[in-house]
Amino acid sequence: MEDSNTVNPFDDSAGFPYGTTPELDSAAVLTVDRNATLTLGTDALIVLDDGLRHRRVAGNCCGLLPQFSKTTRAIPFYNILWAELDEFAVTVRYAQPNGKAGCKVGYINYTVTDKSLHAHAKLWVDGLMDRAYPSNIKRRKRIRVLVNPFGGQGQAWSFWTREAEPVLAAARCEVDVEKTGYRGHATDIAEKLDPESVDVVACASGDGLPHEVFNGLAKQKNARRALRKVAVAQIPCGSGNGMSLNLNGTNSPSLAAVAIVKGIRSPMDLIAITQGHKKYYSFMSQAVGIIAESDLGTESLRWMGSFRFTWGFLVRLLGQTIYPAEISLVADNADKRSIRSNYRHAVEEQQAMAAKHIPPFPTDDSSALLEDGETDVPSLRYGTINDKLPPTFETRDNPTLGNFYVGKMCWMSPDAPFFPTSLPADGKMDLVNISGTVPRSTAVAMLTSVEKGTLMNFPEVDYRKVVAYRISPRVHQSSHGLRSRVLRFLGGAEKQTEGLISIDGEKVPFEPFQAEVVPSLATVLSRRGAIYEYDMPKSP
Ligand SMILES: Nc1ncnc2c1ncn2[C@@H]1O[C@H](COP(=O)(O)OP(=O)(O)OP(=O)(O)O)[C@@H](O)[C@H]1O
Repeated sequence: MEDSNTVNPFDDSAGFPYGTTPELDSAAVLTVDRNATLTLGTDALIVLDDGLRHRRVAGNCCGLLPQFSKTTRAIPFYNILWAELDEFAVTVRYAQPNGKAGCKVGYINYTVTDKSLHAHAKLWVDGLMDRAYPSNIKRRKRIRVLVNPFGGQGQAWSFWTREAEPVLAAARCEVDVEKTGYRGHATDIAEKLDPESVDVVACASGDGLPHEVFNGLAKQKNARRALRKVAVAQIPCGSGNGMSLNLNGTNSPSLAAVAIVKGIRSPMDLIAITQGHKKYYSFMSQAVGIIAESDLGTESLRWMGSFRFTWGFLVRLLGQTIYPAEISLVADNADKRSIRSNYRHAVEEQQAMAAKHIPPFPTDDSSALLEDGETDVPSLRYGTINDKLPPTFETRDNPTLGNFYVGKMCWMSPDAPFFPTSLPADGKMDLVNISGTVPRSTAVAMLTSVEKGTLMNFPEVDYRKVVAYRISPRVHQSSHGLRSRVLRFLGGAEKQTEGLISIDGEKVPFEPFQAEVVPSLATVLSRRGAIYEYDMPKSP
């Protein structure tokens, strides 16, 4: 037997004690050379091999180390990328944890010595592949990879080649790679893409490229079909990797590649934005106030690295900075308790479906597409920013607004599950609205609560589900005073001449805009079905 690595992180601590053999279904067991056995367990491939023990013991220091090294290892089915039988050789390639950084491709290779077992071995390998790829997961996905060569301070290409590509290759995905050559290139590529020719567009980038790809697909002649057929995914290689945190559950390019290989096609709502005469889609967030300012308005603090956001945020928070705006909403639910309980219910439902391998929507069968026969994106239910505000909107002036933040995903950065009740396809956005005048001590407590997902529990936090809103921000009248100037200097915004609005992390004009949810318009890949990678605290 060969193994790619002598250190085995898959030692099964709960495995069979040395010298014992449990009762097993004989169809699940394959006996291979050197008396080793490969067994299809409940959740993992179990390798029982005396050779594993001997190899370890050989390195034993003068017999001082214990002699009972394990002879078993368990490789979770999720980690198995491919298995094959070539004549009598069985090879299994799998994602092998590689420290904190992610994973690398490992393999085991055994020979079936008893020639009469060939037919059994074939069935066994098929059985392993069925467990590695249950019916809700497509094998050998056809993936168009777009790499932003400037993403992640220029490291995206090397992340892709070193970490992600080997995983996709081991899983036998059909991969077609292209570097983006200019801003907007990913939109152009997605607009021209033949939806029949690929299953996934994977962006080795930050959140900028997925934003462009959704919008490119939405420009196709048969946009709804393109958005339904082609799943958009992210291999996290940028400075903001929200999409991967939410859907792949990781910031690591190699682990994200595994999540894409094993990803379940799932629907996701998009947010239609109209501003001026422009219309486009947002998939993650929109911010006016402290978040947008700390993210986009701290350019002169770039020397601080990623700490600039925290610093910029604290300066504005402690300075009780306000960002006045008029906000009109079509609210769906403003009761936090019921929002939480609806969320828990939806999660249970999705988990039950995933356990039975029921896909959130039919795999990729075009006959199941778009029952209503519509081809273009749905028309806006609430009109555009240039239309008269429909009477369904409730309007409130917010002269002391501190933070207006709307999310269509849960995690906004690795430690910030800002929108804990966000669901990919509930047809709603999660909205956080906080006054800039809350006492400083409360504001600091709020800041520390974000990490725990409990920000919404504060009575001062207006947290609701909405289906549409319009926001008209104004320049704060006292923003020219000395205090304001000092705060702007400390916060890294001394050269800033106007307010900032961030949509999916990118700056857009400081002008009124309107947003509405377009339910299940897009398709993504997720690990758990139509829920994000977040476990809500049990209470409250
Ligand atoms: N070759 C290119 N030259 C210039 N800009 C590009 C190129 N390729 C992509 N871009 C643009 O870079 C922007 C940021 O992309 P992305 O989110 O992938 O990276 P990032 O590292 O997270 O960067 P940022 O911090 O600027 O968001 C996108 O708007 C995209 O259009």
